[in-house]
Amino acid sequence: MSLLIFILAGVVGIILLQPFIAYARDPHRLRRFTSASSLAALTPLWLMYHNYFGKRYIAVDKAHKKLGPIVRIAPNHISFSDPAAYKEIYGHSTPAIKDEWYDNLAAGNPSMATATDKTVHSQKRRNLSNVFSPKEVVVMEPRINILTHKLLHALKKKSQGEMLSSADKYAVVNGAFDLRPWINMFSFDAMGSMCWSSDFGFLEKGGDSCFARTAEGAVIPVHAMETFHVGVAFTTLLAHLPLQWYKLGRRIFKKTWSGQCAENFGSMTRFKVMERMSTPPAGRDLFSHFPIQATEKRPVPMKLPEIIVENQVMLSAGSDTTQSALTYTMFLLAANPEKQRALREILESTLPAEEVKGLVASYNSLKNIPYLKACIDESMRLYAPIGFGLPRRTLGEGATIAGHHIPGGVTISAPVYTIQRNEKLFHDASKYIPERWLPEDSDTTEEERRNLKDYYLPFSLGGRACIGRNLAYMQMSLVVSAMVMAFDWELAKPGFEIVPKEKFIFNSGPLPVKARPRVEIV
Ligand code: HEM
Repeated sequence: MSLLIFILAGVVGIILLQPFIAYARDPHRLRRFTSASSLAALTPLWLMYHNYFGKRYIAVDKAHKKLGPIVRIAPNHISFSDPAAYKEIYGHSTPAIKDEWYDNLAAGNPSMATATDKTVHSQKRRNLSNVFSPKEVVVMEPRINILTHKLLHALKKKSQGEMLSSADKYAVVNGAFDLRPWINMFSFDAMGSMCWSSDFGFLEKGGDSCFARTAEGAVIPVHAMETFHVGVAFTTLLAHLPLQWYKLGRRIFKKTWSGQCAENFGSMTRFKVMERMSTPPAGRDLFSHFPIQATEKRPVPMKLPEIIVENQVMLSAGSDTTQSALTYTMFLLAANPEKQRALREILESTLPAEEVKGLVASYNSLKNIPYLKACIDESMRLYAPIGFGLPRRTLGEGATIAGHHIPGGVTISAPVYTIQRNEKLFHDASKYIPERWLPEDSDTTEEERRNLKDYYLPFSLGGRACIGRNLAYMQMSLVVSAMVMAFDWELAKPGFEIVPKEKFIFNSGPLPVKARPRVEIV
């Protein structure tokens, strides 16, 4: 017995000592960099703790402000807040690849977004390039137009204190309601419609219940928003652990609510993909470009697990980012009535009269209105939908970042939240000033204009930059302009501050607002 206790104590001792041994050995010479805390130098728990509470962005930001532009935020992870380092880490000529964190997220079935191997990624990007071609923005616009009308209709009901159906659980209290779930339901419906010609019907019923098909073929009811947000928070948190621990964690927590949500989001996509494959629509949608049939040029068609994971990425990368950008933009416009009025006046005086009357204008007209883009870009500068330092891994000989040689096998990143709020790059960097984006603005220097070009990075840079940005701008332009022309927006409580809750995406807490219809909305 005492021998068993002795052995067990030895094993526990070795596990506990291991971080200290690794720290002392310091194979990558990372002790030369200041640590965000002593815990950060020893275990990934410092980062995971802040990730768990949705506050990683602010913890890393504070660490840089206190300790300088290079900070060790995990035993093998160095964060760089020097703006020039961003290009070195993510630009086209970067020697780094996506970190093992993405391998964990991929769980053995990589997508275009999670593939770490450069050859696998290029192959995937080539296979799916037609899905994201500029032509598709034009083809998809009518679907977004219809859904924007549905969003306006739902918001009209909420502004009048009404419920959409028995599925609508979003109460209106003293004339105020939470705008966030409505934008989120729009973004799910938008991706459903564009990807598979079948939206989820969320905006019509005012609720997010839908179906998921498990890997075993069972069809189960789920709530899309909760499934996605809880599932993503769970996987992105666990993915900080080394691969074996990650796998163990997934197994241990499989039956918990978070583990189930992580599984169910994949199952939601499986349901939609199977439905789309069994009943192809008459018209073209994004799925039409998936290489699911053998052709002369591509004799081996894409297999079902890959089809599902690529569609899952489109649903997650495409809906939650847009949702986040739209929520913060509407928050900032409601909090800054003078900017809201200026945008409305510009829209109504610039757009053709019939487009103003119709409320949902054409992207062709909207993309020529710089102030609209300025309002959206300034919101994404302050609240980038993906604001944390996306982890990359140095290879072989390593890389020189911000003048420091980083050996191969080290995780490096640069936090967009911190860079985009850098006072040295942008005047009044924490303030919402869409005017800084306009060429005629006299408060913006030539240097700041260059910085806006070089260090505005919500879509990242290089070979792994966002492939869906054109689709995103089309959606955001239609929705923001329609909401501003249709309603006067006001925060439910003056001075209310939105509370960011970062998961993978820079989500937020509730956004209680009051909306006064300005015109007849049908
Ligand atoms: C405001 C909206 C959006 C923002 C801010 C945004 C931002 C980003 C960022 C920062 C990345 C790089 C992620 C990384 O390195 O891990 C990315 C990648 C990606 N995004 Fe977006 N995105 C948006 C909308 C969309 C939409 C609408 C779609 C699809 C319809 C989409 C599809 C993708 C895909 C497939 C990738 C992976 C690209 C690759 O690795 O080659 N995104 N996005």
